Amino acid sequence: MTMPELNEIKNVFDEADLLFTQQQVEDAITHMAKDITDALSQLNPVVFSVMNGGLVITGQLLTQLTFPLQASYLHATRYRNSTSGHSLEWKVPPMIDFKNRPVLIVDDILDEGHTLAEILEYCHGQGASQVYSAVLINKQHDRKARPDLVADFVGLQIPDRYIFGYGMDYKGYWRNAPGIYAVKGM
Ligand SMILES: O=P(O)(O)OC[C@H]1O[C@H](OP(=O)(O)OP(=O)(O)O)[C@H](O)[C@@H]1O
Ligand SMILES: Nc1nc2[nH]cnc2c(=O)[nH]1
Repeated sequence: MTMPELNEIKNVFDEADLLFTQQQVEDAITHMAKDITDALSQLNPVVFSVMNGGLVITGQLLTQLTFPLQASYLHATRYRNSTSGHSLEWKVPPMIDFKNRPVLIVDDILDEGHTLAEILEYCHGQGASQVYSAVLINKQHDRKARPDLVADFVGLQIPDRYIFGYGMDYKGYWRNAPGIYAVKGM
């Protein structure tokens, strides 16, 4: 990346609106961990992080889930092509067999929900006994893939803005930002 582009990346951080501080996000993750523990601690689940965005939230959740589980990842990325509709590219399918076992899918954000809907459907189709979902962020708008699509465990609600931080990127950058930031003007 050339210097002017890197300057843009730095400016986006400098000008962004901080929606939630690191402390607020950590409190939300702790709250999610308690709810997940209440629901799943006796069930021997398989926990899949959805790469790339799920990396940070999953890492922070896992050490607060002190019960037997197996942790792994899957990599699914949604094409953002305005003419061909919504489709998901599976880069790495789940590599732990979860037939007849409960699954927990962990992702950073539920926006329109096409990503999560397809992953949940896949897990049901592959024979999971139950499929749970956890997202750090739910974006509030009326464009959900299905009107009834909600995650079982949600950390924080945000308005309809483009955000980065805690795993979420701006042009591939700022997944490492220590809070939830909204891009100025988006
Ligand atoms: O609810 P949706 O509108 O389907 O969008 C949510 C998905 O979009 C992002 O992934 P993306 O495909 O950008 O890949 P990334 O995880 O590598 O950032 C995010 O991590 C979610 O998985
Ligand atoms: N970084 C980022 N990724 C997303 N994927 C879907 N919505 C968003 C968003 O607001 N920010």
